Amino acid sequence: MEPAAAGFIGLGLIGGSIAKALKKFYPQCRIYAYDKDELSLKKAEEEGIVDVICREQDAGISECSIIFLCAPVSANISYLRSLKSILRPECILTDVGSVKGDIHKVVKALKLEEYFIGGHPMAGSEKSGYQNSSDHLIENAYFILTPSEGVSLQKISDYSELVNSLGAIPMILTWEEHDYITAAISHLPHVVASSLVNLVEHLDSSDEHMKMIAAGGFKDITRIASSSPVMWEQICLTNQDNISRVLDEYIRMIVQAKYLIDQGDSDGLYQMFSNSRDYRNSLDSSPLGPIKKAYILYCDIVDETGAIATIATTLAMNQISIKNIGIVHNREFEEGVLKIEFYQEDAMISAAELLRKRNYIIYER
Ligand SMILES: NC(=O)c1ccc[n+]([C@@H]2O[C@H](COP(=O)([O-])OP(=O)(O)OC[C@H]3O[C@@H](n4cnc5c(N)ncnc54)[C@H](O)[C@@H]3O)[C@@H](O)[C@H]2O)c1
Ligand SMILES: O=C(O)C(=O)C[C@]1(C(=O)O)C=C[C@@H](O)C=C1
Repeated sequence: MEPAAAGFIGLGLIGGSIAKALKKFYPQCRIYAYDKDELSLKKAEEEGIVDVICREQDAGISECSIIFLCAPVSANISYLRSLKSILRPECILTDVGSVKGDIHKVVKALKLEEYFIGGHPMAGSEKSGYQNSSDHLIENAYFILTPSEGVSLQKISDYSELVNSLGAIPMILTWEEHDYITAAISHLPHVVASSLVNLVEHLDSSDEHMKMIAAGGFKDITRIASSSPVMWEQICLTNQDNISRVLDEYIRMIVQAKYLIDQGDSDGLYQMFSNSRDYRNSLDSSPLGPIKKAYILYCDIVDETGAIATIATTLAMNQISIKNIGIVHNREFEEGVLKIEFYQEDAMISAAELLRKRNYIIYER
């Protein structure tokens, strides 16, 4: 599917990232967008990402062969009724919401099933807004599709192909499977991170020593506690039953961990940490289908003119070829870091050694 025109309602972190990826891979694709934040739309137009700025409920969006709803979950649902009267038969209507049940139910009630395929890129950030979007946010990420019962196979395969061509990995699930799985691997972790941060604030003394010395462990497990409260409030309220169900299981495990600690059960504690270490370590080596392995290093650099050039020259002088280099401000890193991609593993290992010798801080992921 080569979309001639794509529409966006909501052009924040995810909408902006998909629009940028579309423009990168299909420069001729005309992008129509509406967002209640006019400044973001203006910026996107100036950057050449948006071709047509739409008004709210603009019938012009019916020109598009695919329309992405990328506002918060309940706002996406509120647009379905007005879109119904303007959709062309060949249009694919999709969303990127983190919860799928509610929107599928309204799609069914409004008889929009022939158009609708739910979508959810499993990539994101604790940052929000168009200004934090990037053309590679969804690269190599699973992109879940939850087709409606009444949508044609042709539309499902066109949308899968499009997702694939943007560098993401399409995976088809029912919305019920989606909402249960994401409750465990995305929604519960956000609830845990948020309550952990609130706990430490509550336990800390007035001199705030806990806050002051909190190091890698606390920061790693709580990065996502900085995410948008509006978005997470909506996710919790629209996937209530599933989150509550996995939260029950989690509470049971926490109580079990407390019991092991109270009992001084060294075997039990060892088993708990050893099991989690093995499972966590297996995440990165799980098969990633058609994606080629990427050889990437991340390097902390001082943000000043010439810093990137110094590294590139150092590597070139040691016959190490770089495939790609650039600053990233996404997911894992609080501040921007330099991402360097190599063609081969050997080159990545030699580069890491060389840069560490020169006192650069290197992260391998
Ligand atoms: N942030 C993530 O990590 C992530 C990942 C995958 C999916 N999602 C889902 O993507 C959707 C958007 O999240 P985001 O992270 O891009 O949020 P965001 O805040 O960066 O972007 C949302 C955009 O929608 C606009 N908006 C809000 N209400 C609107 C309305 N009524 N009409 C039109 N525009 C409106 C906002 O101005 C903003 O530009 C959510 O449904 C979220 O569940 C988020
Ligand atoms: O990386 C992050 O900051 C995210 O929280 C991304 C994340 C997640 O992994 O839970 C958040 C919500 C989504 O719907 C999909 C992805």
